[in-house]
Amino acid sequence: MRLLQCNGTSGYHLTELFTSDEPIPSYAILSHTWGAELDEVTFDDLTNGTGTDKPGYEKIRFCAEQARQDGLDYFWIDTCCINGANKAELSQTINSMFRWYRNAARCYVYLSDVSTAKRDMNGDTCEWEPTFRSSRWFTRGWTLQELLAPSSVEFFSQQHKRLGDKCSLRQQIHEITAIPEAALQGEPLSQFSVNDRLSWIEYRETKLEEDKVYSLLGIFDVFIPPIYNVGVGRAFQRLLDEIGKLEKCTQDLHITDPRRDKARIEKTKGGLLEDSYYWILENPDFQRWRDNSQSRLLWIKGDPGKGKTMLLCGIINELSKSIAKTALLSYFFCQATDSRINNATAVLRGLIYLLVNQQPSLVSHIRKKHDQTGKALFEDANAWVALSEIFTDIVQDPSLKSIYLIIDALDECVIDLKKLLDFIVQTSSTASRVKWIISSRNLPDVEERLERAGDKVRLSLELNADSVSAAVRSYIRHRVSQTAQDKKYSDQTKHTVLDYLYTNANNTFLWAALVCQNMDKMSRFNIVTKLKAFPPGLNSLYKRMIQRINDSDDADLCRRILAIVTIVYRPITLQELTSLVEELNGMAEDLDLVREVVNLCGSLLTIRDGIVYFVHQSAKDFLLTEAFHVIFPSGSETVHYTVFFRSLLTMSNTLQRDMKKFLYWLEALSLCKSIPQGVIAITRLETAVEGRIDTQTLAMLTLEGHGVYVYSVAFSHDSAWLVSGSWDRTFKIWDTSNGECLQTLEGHGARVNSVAFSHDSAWLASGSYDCTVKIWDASSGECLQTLEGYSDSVNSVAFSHDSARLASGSYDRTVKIWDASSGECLQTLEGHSDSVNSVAFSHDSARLASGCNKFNES
Ligand SMILES: Nc1ncnc2c1ncn2[C@@H]1O[C@H](COP(=O)(O)OP(=O)(O)OP(=O)(O)O)[C@@H](O)[C@H]1O
Repeated sequence: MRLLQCNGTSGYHLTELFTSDEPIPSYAILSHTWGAELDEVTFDDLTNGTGTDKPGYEKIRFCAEQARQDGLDYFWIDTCCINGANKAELSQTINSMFRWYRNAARCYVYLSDVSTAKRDMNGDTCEWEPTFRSSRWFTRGWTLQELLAPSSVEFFSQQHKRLGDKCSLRQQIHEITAIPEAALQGEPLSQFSVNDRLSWIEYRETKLEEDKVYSLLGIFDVFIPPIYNVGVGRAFQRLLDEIGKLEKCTQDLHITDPRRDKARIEKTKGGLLEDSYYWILENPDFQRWRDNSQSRLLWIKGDPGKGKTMLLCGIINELSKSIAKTALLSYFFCQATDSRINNATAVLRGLIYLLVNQQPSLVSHIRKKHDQTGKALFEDANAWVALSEIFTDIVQDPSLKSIYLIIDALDECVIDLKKLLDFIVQTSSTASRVKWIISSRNLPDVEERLERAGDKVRLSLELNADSVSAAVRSYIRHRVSQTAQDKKYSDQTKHTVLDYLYTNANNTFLWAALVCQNMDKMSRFNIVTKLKAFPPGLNSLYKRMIQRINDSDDADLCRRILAIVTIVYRPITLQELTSLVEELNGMAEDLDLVREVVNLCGSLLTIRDGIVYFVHQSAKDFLLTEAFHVIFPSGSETVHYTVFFRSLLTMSNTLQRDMKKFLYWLEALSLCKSIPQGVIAITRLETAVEGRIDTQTLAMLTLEGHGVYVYSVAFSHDSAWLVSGSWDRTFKIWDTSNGECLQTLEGHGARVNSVAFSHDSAWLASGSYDCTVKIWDASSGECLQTLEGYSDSVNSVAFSHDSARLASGSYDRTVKIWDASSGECLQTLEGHSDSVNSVAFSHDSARLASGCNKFNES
């Protein structure tokens, strides 16, 4: 970027180009519509000292003067700050302009066709608004990003009179442009759908037709080098391709949306109360972290139920309001009981996901790796290494100013917590633009690891007892007022209840929350006496709950349910519970009854959407420690055995016998998290054999021999043969009656992606990653033809039903139709915007269908 710098009081000169790592001083930026080419002051004019008599010079003078008034020494104007003769600079500028407008301290819109000096016949000044509404500025392509990118946009008339800013004129601008007010207010543009954003440019014009597309690059936060003279259609296609790749990458990255987790957590915890977290904003430790650039890691620690999670929700809300527009904020909530979000890789995926969501251009750091490996990048054994590298690249991205990262409940990150802690410690000391807040219980493990972090701030909730106590009181006040109103407590009762809760909460939100929750279920009669049965202290409260269960008529059943819910790997559904608890067996059809039974366990458990959860992680911890002998009188092994035994029983009651291989397969599928694909495969198999073979006699054959991935299989039309194409560059023909391998055909230079028999089973076709298609004699295995012409991998081959033609689809986005006898390429079909993954002829061979890698395109 090159700026104009004011000299003294009147002149200005062009600075040198700023390199990407040089800090750019605060600057103003001009937005305007171009006049006739010869009227505008150019880069050459400025370097040669000419152009001062051009009409366009007025705009420079205006911008310089306005910047000076706003205390800015630098400004930027597109007519003269870009050296258009330098093609590389021009391309770089087109891809950077959105950012330059966004980072400008002020953006002045100079409306040369809006006058504030006009007078009507009586000599009164005319209203400027009608001309404002019809100004040319709202019809041009490039001014769209100039309106959307900067946070401060001010509008000026021809006479340099200030008309208002984007905020005060928002309603009018919305009516003129149909752009939603939220977008004008600075809501990240990535939150608007692709179609919505495309519609904003629809009625705008640019001088070069392709610029209608290139002026959108910043709005979609994608980078493509501008190419001209290709037509607007081709340019649009390039943009859409790029957006498609970006979307695929973010979809693969997604494991959870931390914004949704936050909303869910707040809702299930009864809603966030501002009064109960505001204290943190005044806290000196928090302020030191916020205001001191050296202090980059804040660790909030406290015992269970002290309100850490809700405090972090509050901090996120406050930071999102107060941090600079250019800063990014990302966060993650660990939850031990949810296997999606209880491990270190999930934390990095979630953090990166939110960062990319705010600034899609950061996807480039992921795409370097993702383009080669796809979704496996985030899931295979090397996922942690890949994600930590990507994360490190992102935080070093020169376009980023500051990044705030928040992770709640590190103690609930049950897989690879140490790796994660070491990573946080390392990034907090090396990445100076990143500020972390993490929270955990008072755990020695975490303490020991974090000890190594340089300038960290430790904020202990126990050491801030006064603030936490006031916050808990305000929470109690709120809850009791609500209950008192609903249950019509007298003032006297309300005060006694408040008093009891204030005195016994011991600065623990959770205790107050649990007691209030019980209070809500009690009648007003004798409430004070009932309340006093709840002892102070969280563990005493849990003890009392267990005591009540022990004293009840259903003690055995409740203890069994609690034991099972405590040891299972993930929260189970009511339905699953009916299989695991003998007494509930047969109740699967009456889940309301099961719900009633679970409710007998008091406030320790809670049911949401048919799933049984602990009311809080600390309740589970309590059962596993202090109440262990109550709910596991014969040890936890017996309960594990019961779960195992009852699961087997359920399987043997519902599944067919003699299905060993099938069970292995299911197990493998479940380990790969691919059960849905299995279900689809089974349904297909069922349809295939229906009516043809007696299912009882269906024999299962396992054909082994390739040793590595098999990419494609196909039966001959009489089902006597099966062909399989593999990564090992070969394909094999098998006898389907006994599973014997009849032939191994070699000849391709890379993996065989697709195989197909001709209808009469005389020929075999194969499409390979080596960009060729081959036709073989199916009986002798001789290669009859090698069809060339593709520039990329061949993904799919199919014969027409009369075997006269062969179709093939390729990664190079084309489909080719060949004469199967001569090997001549009859047609090359174009039109897909991404790899063609599949081709098929209709039964009468009159039509051909092709499926594409692009979502929904076929
Ligand atoms: N600011 C708040 N607004 C509303 N409710 C709150 C607030 N702070 C705490 N609570 C209540 O207190 C309960 C416990 O708080 P929270 O879950 O945040 O504690 P925690 O310290 O994160 O516990 P743990 O470490 O055991 O996970 C919440 O379920 C909620 O009911």
